[in-house]
Amino acid sequence: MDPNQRIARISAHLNPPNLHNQIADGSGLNRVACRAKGGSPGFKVAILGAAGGIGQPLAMLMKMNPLVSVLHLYDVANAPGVTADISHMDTSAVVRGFLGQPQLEEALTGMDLVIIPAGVPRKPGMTRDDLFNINAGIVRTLSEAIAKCCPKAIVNIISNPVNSTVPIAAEVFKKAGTFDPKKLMGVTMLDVVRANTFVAEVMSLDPREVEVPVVGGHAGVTILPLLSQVKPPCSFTQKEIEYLTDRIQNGGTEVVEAKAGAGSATLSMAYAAVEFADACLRGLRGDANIVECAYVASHVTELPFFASKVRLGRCGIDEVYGLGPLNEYERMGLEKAKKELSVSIHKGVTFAKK
Ligand SMILES: NC(=O)C1=CN([C@@H]2O[C@H](COP(=O)(O)OP(=O)(O)OC[C@H]3O[C@@H](n4cnc5c(N)ncnc54)[C@H](O)[C@@H]3O)[C@@H](O)[C@H]2O)C=CC1
Ligand SMILES: O=C([O-])CC(=O)C(=O)O
Repeated sequence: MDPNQRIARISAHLNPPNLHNQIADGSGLNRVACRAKGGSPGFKVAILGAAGGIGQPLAMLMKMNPLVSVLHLYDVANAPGVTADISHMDTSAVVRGFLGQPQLEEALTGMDLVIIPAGVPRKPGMTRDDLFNINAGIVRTLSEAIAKCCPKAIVNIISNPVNSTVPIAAEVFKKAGTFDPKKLMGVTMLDVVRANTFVAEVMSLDPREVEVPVVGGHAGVTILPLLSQVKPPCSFTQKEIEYLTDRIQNGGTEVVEAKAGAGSATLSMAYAAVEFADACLRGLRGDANIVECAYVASHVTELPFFASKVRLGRCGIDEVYGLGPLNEYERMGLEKAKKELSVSIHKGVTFAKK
């Protein structure tokens, strides 16, 4: 390459004309076009809130996922830096950054999966519901853009309060005529990840071999671990059940307090979000028997949304599983969970209908 071309190329790299990592090389091609022409198989994934505490490690882990061919990183701040940084990883996904509302539609167009960790996190003393006033509006705006630009995408909602933000997104999609209950999922995977870890600690097991179904929702008593259904089968004392239930329900608060004002779980959340997103992508690819817990539109109880095991497939959720046999302790927990969930769902729906 002649030196002038090389200098132009380096300078384009350091001062990209836009955020899309497209570097002019004088040939009329750019890196993105070259990759696209290569026809790399895989799915297109957007992360909304990609520059945040969850968004950054989530973006890094999704860039490492071989099922992802294109990764769009959208945020209202710092998207260029995160995009430049992650785009240097030598994995196959092509990364593009999008900054602020004017670029939101471009970020979403053509996506197969949209993951939303946008919004404010808790500080000590707050409940997840205290985030409603800010995050409800953020999720509504982002959902409106999804309905317009990628109405068939699977949507994974992480932003809290999940118990209300998922009903908000559903209501926005209904208004737009695009609601498909198979495609909208609140991410409750961190509750499962924590439950597996804490049960493994108590029982001296390898956490990778433990499976705890966690149903209900994603806040306090709505988080209902079904310890009677743990795999491998475990027999717990009542004291262990109470300790584990309390620790799983308050795992988020444990992290919020430990971070002492610097936010809530980000790294374990990114890990959990990637596990869940990967399951969605494997389902889309047609893999069989992909079962995870998620907060979804549901007929499992009288509530319109509920977290339970779901089977993921080519169209999103292929099947929502019932709760299975519950013991007396779990039945009491279920009643408490439903009472609180019903209020949170109603709050979300009312907000979105306004
Ligand atoms: N579902 C779950 O299990 C969990 C949920 N969360 C929730 O995830 C959310 C994000 O948490 P963190 O990443 O720690 O917060 P953070 O404050 O570190 O990051 C949030 C990001 O969202 C961006 N953002 C704000 N408004 C936006 C908009 N309108 N469009 C796009 N991006 C926007 C911010 O610029 C920031 O980069 C919080 O609501 C938190 O409560 C956190 C942990 C677990
Ligand atoms: O506790 C929070 O605010 C964040 C969260 O949802 C979790 O860590 O489970």
